Amino acid sequence: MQFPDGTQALEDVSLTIRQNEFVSVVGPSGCGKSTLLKIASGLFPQTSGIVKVDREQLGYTFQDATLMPWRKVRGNVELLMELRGYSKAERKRIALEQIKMVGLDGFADHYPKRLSGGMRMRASLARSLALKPNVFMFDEPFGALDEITRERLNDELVSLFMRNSFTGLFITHSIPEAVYLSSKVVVMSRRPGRILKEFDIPFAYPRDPNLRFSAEFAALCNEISVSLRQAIEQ
Ligand SMILES: Nc1ncnc2c1ncn2[C@@H]1O[C@H](COP(=O)(O)OP(=O)(O)OP(=O)(O)O)[C@@H](O)[C@H]1O
Repeated sequence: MQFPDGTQALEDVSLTIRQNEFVSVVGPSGCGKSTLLKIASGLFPQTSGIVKVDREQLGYTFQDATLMPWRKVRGNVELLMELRGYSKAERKRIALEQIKMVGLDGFADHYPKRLSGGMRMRASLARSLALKPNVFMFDEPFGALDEITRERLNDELVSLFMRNSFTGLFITHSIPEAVYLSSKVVVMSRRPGRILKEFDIPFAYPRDPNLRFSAEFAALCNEISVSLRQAIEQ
């Protein structure tokens, strides 16, 4: 991927994600992770190479929750369904179902400004989940949250992944988050981003929250951290 100003963002990236895999990408700041996600989701086209993604039912969450402040939670969750022409009754039914699923029961009639950052992100997840995505892309959705809220949302995302069975592509700066969520973690090089290394994550789903305190988890995080440090220093 080369931007019009000549910035070479990605080079020789080769990545295969199978159905129902959950793949996280970590890499130095500015290495091209968001660019990779935007190309994969079709937000903009690559300048060379081939990208094949089943985008028929694509979910996407951004770094911030991107809710409309003048719409209540339910109105926000209904937004994408509205754009797709779902009937009013169907929108309402699905929105209330998803609001419950992400743990926002009782907040359907609240405006975003009355929600915490974690709750806003849950509403944003509910909005994407309403379309039943079979491919779901996440651009560092929990980066701005405190550690405890982030871990809780990671637990919830794993259970959403179990219940909804989508294919996930997740960008993060947090190695523990990547390992906890994923079946595979990919380390990218500095810009122009290349895939330096892929790590298969051997832990079974659903993930036990205590996994985070196990020696195996720590050892794997450490291995990925060494690889990331090499990527930064290269
Ligand atoms: N529209 C654009 N035009 C020119 N350069 C761009 C454009 N968008 C991104 N870039 C550059 O491409 C590179 C990759 O950006 P990208 O946002 O994909 O990195 P990232 O790995 O997601 O960064 P971070 O971890 O800091 O979020 C950066 O050097 C960025 O400045």
